[in-house]
Amino acid sequence: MSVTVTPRPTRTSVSPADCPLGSQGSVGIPQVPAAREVPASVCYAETSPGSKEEEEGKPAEDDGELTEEEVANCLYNLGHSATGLEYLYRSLSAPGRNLTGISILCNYVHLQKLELPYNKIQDLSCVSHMPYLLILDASHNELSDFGFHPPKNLKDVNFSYNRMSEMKVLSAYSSLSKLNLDHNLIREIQGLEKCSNLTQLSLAHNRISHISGLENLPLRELCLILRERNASVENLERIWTLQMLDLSFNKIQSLSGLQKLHFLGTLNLESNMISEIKEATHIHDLPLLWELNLLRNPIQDEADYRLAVIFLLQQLRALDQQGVTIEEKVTAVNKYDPPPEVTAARDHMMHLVYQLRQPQVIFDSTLPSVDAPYPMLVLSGPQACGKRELAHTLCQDFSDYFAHGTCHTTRSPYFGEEDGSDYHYVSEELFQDMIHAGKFIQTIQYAGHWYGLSREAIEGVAREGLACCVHMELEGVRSLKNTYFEPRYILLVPTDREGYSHRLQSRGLYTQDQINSALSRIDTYIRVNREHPGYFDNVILCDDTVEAYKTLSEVVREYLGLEEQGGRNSTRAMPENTFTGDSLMYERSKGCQPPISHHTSMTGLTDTSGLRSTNHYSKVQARLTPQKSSAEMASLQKRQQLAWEALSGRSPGAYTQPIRRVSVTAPGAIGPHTLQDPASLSSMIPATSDRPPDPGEDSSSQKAHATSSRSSPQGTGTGPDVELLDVPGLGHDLDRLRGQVESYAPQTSRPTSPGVPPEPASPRPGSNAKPILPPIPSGRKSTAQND
Ligand SMILES: Nc1ncnc2c1ncn2[C@@H]1O[C@H](COP(=O)(O)OP(=O)(O)OP(=O)(O)O)[C@@H](O)[C@H]1O
Repeated sequence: MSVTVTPRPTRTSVSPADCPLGSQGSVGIPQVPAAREVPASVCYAETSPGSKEEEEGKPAEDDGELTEEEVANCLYNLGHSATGLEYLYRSLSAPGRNLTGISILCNYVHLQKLELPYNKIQDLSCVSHMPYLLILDASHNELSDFGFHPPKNLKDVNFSYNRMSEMKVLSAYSSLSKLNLDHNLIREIQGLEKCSNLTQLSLAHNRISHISGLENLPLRELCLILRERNASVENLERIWTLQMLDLSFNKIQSLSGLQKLHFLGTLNLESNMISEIKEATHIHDLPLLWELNLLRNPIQDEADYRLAVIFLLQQLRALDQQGVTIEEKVTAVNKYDPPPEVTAARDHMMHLVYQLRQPQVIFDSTLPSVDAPYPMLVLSGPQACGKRELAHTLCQDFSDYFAHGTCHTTRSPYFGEEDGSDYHYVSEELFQDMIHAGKFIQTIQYAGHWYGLSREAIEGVAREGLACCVHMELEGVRSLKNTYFEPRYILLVPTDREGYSHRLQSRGLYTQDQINSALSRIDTYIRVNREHPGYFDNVILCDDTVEAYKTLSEVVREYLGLEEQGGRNSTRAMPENTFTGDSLMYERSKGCQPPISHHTSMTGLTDTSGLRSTNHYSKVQARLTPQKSSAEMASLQKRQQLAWEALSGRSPGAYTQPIRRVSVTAPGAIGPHTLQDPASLSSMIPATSDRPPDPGEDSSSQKAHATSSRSSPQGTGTGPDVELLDVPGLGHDLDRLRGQVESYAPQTSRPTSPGVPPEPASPRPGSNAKPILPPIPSGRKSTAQND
């Protein structure tokens, strides 16, 4: 808070000297005429005097003594006296006149404002005669002490740029609210104890080495420059009323001591020695801090300094004299404490991009129908809640439907764990290589280790014609929800915290911190489930693993449409037409909601809206999907046309291949669930007699050709994964295709002719009873390998 001398504005109004009342009537003594004698048109009040000498730069009298004539020129602000009885000039301004003596002012007892900067005054005793004085500016003089008996109402004193070496006891200055003592020779802060109204104090550029004597003052603004090299701000903590603190040009290294200044709004720390970002944590909890200046501190050289400080001090509106934007705040948060959704989106983006490095092939998990996503089951819940055991048991008991999708991890195997079954245990280096090679669908870092679900883990299961069952933490679920997969998510959550904690402890694998963290995550899971209805398709309490499994298998049977068949391990054929869905997703698309287990509706865990099996999230997404544009419609038509041509043998277009996948699909494996409306597919296949192959077309031209330009991006994770590739040796086989359509037609709701027996069931055991099975033929395995 150093003193700046602002040039006096050019005066356009009439000076008191020019006043029709003459200088005699303008002095601050009682000869002033009554107010009624002043013509209303003369407006002197609030005008600055700006004497002629000052305007013309005329030097003051040689002896430096203020004369009456000069006083007359320096008076301004005509108005009522403080008593209200007289009409007079209330202010005097005589800056830069080389004045040394101002004793004449003893007569001007009614002055309320006295400005005498830039003179050579050493004695201000005349001020003792001005009982109404409110504002005194005696900066840039030669004062060595206050030297006057303070007027009772004196509020604002500026003694900057003088020669004061000590502060006298200012207990008599009871009204003082603003005191500027910058640029003096003061060594110690003292004498202010009784200034109970002092709100603004400036003591910059003195010889003060430490902060003291400011306790209990109602200071709102404080400017301090200390002499001490290792200046600390510790003693400021008791001045809790501070709103503006200027500590610029010190050697401050730490901000410790400012954390209790809860009213602080502006903090100027320019040109100090603050070098570490972590210092900002000391002022992190100051809710009103909106302006901070750290210019010319070593901290500016820190990487991402600005974002880091903005992150730590999100209440800031200006940093280093530059406004803080919303974008900066969001960027800072996303950088240093990204919300889980952002982390998941980043994970998904990363794998999506890296997947482009993988051969673009038709995945084994790609189903012929865009509406039938590959069926997956994801068990989620806090660590060691039993989901891994449940997943394995489920895959064993429902081995005709599910297989375990084994994740990769960089942690080493626990006793009894099996590589390839529990996890694929890999080194950190290999894991990173796999990420960069685009092998993963999602990854997370948990408890210092990496975990990842690889594309191959899913494809390996899909290749067997089974649905994939995996277990993962919430972060993995978030990431997976960004992909085109549409699994059923089952939340397994313990409610008996003691039991859960005991289970964790008895494993003997985790530190207390890890156990506490796992315990705290129970609430996270419950909160997510409560706040995002439909996020999980089912919730199962897993305090008792046996009970949990019972419920889980019931839920799964309901998914599979096996609930009417009783036995847990049933692989018996489904009654025809009782479940027309071809996958979990189909059931979902019908809006079916498996009954909510009694577990899920238990106390306070969640409301039932959060437990619906229908994937609310997917529905909302679908609703938000905009209508198809004309370009998209045209593209669709074009694709249909291509498909038609390919089917009719006219062209061996890239669309041959996806269709051909159907042609090589084992009929039984496709089942009624493969295509929701076989009739529609049938209608796509021309009768051979209707549309014979073009005579000029040889068989080689019917080979499917994959071109990258025709590859669907969906296969890389953005949508239904239809990928195009070249499969040598596979030609059109419309007859086979038609045969398949016909073979599974009786299993669907398509009306059949009375008396016509249904086609024999697939030779694959149990295949006609698996509406959930993905329509991936067992023979597909070798095809994919060839690919
Ligand atoms: N790909 C993945 N994505 C997200 N989470 C995963 C993934 N793979 C494993 N996890 C989860 O990471 C957590 C730690 O797994 P880990 O196997 O090390 O612990 P655990 O004590 O054996 O837990 P659990 O018995 O629940 O599997 C588990 O909750 C596990 O389900």
